[in-house]
Amino acid sequence: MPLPVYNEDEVDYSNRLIRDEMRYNKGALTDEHQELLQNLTDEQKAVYKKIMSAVITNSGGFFFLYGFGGTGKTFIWRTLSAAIRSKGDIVLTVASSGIASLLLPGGRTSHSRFVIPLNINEDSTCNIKQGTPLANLIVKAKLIIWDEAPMMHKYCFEALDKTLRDIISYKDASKAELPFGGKTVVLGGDFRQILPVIPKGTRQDIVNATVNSSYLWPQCQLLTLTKNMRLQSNANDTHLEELRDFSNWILKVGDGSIGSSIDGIDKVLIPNDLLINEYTDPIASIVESIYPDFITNCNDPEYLQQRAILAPTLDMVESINQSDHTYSALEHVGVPVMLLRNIDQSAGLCNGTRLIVTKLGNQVIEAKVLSGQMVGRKSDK
Ligand SMILES: Nc1ncnc2c1ncn2[C@@H]1O[C@H](COP(=O)(O)OP(=O)(O)OP(=O)(O)O)[C@@H](O)[C@H]1O
Repeated sequence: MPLPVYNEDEVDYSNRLIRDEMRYNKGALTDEHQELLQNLTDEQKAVYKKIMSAVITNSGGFFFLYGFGGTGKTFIWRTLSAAIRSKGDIVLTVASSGIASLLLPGGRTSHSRFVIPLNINEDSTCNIKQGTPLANLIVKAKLIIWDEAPMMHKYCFEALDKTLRDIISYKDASKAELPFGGKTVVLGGDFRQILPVIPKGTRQDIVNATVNSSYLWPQCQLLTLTKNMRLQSNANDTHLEELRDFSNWILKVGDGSIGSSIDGIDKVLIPNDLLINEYTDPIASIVESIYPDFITNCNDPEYLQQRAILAPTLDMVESINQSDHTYSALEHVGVPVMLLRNIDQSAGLCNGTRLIVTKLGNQVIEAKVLSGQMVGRKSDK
């Protein structure tokens, strides 16, 4: 069969990776872009314009979009992606974790998209060779968006930097000296949230592993968002005042501006309304207070979506799971579980996805995705 002839002469349609990235519905994205753009706040618009101008002029640039949870980072990623894809150009959207990548349009994990080695060190590069389909896709991309960047080791960004310089300078040697080979790269996230995990690492080791300790950081332009849009979009919530107080308090904890530090140990006073003051068995009372009437409600997806118990270590999770209360519930189908492996990202099955067990077989567990779950935290609800 003769190959179809396309007008856009530059596009390499024999490259499946490029073809997949060009398969977006441009008309629908143009409409979406218009709507998102209209809704951007002034500070969001300033960020959008700055990044788009680097993309449009092809001048490249390394940016970090810094904003606490709910300031609209994901909203900006959506606007940027729609702007670029509606013109038939390519934007690669990645996130450090599978669950965060589900929130990005066309999102993938950074490790899978850029073939970042699992055991990474100072000299690592991504496993991408010059001239391969993946290299050509990356060369062609107008923008790389990398969300939840603070939780990744700086070596991951450095590996991508070295690789981009390599594959881009293959065609244009002058780019070898520029960060990320002159590509426009935007990282996003909040340093108050999760930082890289360094087993048995000290505070210094962790700080030293973050992207702002990288050789790349001095070249990074910091963009900031400061307004909590999640509170705005929940304006009719009857608990708005409570939400606002909680949001302010948690920000202060993150900024280290409340509490006291004695011998390097920080102590923060937890407000009384967040505490469970009366209990005999602490774990049972946390379970009872978060999951009241669990047995009656355990088949109600909304009830399960709206609550979770977070624990700082796996040992703690183990002891909560061992508690009589949850254990007796395990005999019932309907128990909520969380996947710990990236199984099939396109189906939303990745590390962190929550599901409800619907059937327990001898070899097979059947379960239904609790859609809107951790993701629900970010949805408009
Ligand atoms: N300009 C806007 N107009 C209307 N709604 C907005 C706007 N910006 C953000 N939102 C809404 O506010 C909520 C929070 O925004 P978003 O999820 O983009 O924040 P985020 O910074 O990515 O948060 P997180 O760090 O928790 O991922 C979402 O429901 C989003 O749709």
